[in-house]
Amino acid sequence: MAVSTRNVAILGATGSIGRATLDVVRSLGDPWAVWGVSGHSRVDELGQIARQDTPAVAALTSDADPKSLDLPRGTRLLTGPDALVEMAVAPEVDVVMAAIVGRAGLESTLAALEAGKRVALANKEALVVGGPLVHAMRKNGGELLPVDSEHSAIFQCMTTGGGTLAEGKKSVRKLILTSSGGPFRTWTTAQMRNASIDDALKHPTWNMGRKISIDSATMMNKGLEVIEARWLFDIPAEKIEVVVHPQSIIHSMVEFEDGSILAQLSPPDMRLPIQYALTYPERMPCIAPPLDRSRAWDLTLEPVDHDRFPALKLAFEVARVGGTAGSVVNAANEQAVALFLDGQIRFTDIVPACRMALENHQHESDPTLQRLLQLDRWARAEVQRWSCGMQA
Ligand SMILES: NC(=O)C1=CN([C@@H]2O[C@H](COP(=O)(O)OP(=O)(O)OC[C@H]3O[C@@H](n4cnc5c(N)ncnc54)[C@H](OP(=O)(O)O)[C@@H]3O)[C@@H](O)[C@H]2O)C=CC1
Ligand SMILES: CC(=O)[C@@H](O)[C@H](O)COP(=O)(O)O
Ligand SMILES: [Mn+2]
Repeated sequence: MAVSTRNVAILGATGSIGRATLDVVRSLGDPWAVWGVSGHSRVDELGQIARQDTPAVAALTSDADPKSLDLPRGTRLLTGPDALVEMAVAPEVDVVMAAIVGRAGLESTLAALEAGKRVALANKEALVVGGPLVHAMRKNGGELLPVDSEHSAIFQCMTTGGGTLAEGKKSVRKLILTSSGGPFRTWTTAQMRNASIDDALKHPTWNMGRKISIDSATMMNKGLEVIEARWLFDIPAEKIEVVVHPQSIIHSMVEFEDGSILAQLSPPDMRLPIQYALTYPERMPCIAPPLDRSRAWDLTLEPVDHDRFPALKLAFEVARVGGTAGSVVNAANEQAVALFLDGQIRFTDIVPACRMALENHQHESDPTLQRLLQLDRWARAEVQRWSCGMQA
């Protein structure tokens, strides 16, 4: 019997998650196929990927000259502001890998869900911003499967034994997100004040894109993940906890009403959660290596130091109030991280910039998409102005 195709559209194929997804799809082989890929600034890489995987469609989302993109015959080029949405909703696509960084991935994620696709979601910012619209997003049968390692772990713990997420959720007492603690886990605030860009990019356990690496260093990544968990699992912020686990082997845990805690363990390699989001509910052999049990491992847990890492308190506030708060804090964070990476503000200015934007905005609990996008632009401008004031 012929097996039906499993066509994957990889939005953000040139990035860290995008490349890991290509590895996974290539290794799964037939019936899995790379149907579409997108890239933004890395035009040569996009061309290389297209020549290796011969997708039906390649999207170039930046203003870069498409003439420099060397595509194979048979690959159709998409450009312009609607290219990602066009790829995400194409009838041939079975699964959309949302691997764009930042708010830029929001519209295509929403469109894919509205078109009833399975969305493998790495792009946590899309949910942090668009979380209030999440129920509407799923109404046409679209499925949201977590790729973020913590959320994949929680999803796996809650659905273990083949139950549905809704069944697993009934008896949950706490979702316990683990954090590596980032490169500054043992640094004082004074040391962090003088942290260089290279210091902040040096993640102890994961090799990731620049923006998420800085987020891990401020622990805003964990904050965004708290908000992501709140929307993804439709669970109140009060039922979410964070614990520091420097080895990044326990990817997260779920505590049930009887006090039992389930955890998901594997070496830090995104190919496992990526594959699970694609093949769920099936488990298949994966190219990510399993945990080596022939050697000794220390698996340690520590409480979060909220004084040194104020991003978490801020994120819990956002997760509690919902509405427009996620859009504002996410945009402020994206802008502040970009300013830090550009050498214009200090590492320790990032979280205060987010706090300032959150406090200067008028909260609304039931925003439209247009309002969320408007506030995204407002918060970026607000942080930009704030940073100019600091330099004056
Ligand atoms: N890396 C990881 O291990 C993990 C990442 N995530 C999340 O996954 C997402 C991707 O992260 P990561 O792969 O590390 O990031 P990268 O920076 O490595 O890749 C980002 C991708 O998005 C594209 N992109 C950037 N800006 C735009 C834009 N304005 N419009 C369209 N496309 C754009 C990039 O294209 P180009 O490179 O061509 O410019 C690239 O393909 C993030 O939301 C991150 O938080 C979650 C868990 C783990
Ligand atoms: C791989 C992944 O999911 C990242 O989000 C990772 O968790 C980052 O590490 P931190 O725990 O340091 O934020
Ligand atoms: Mn994560």
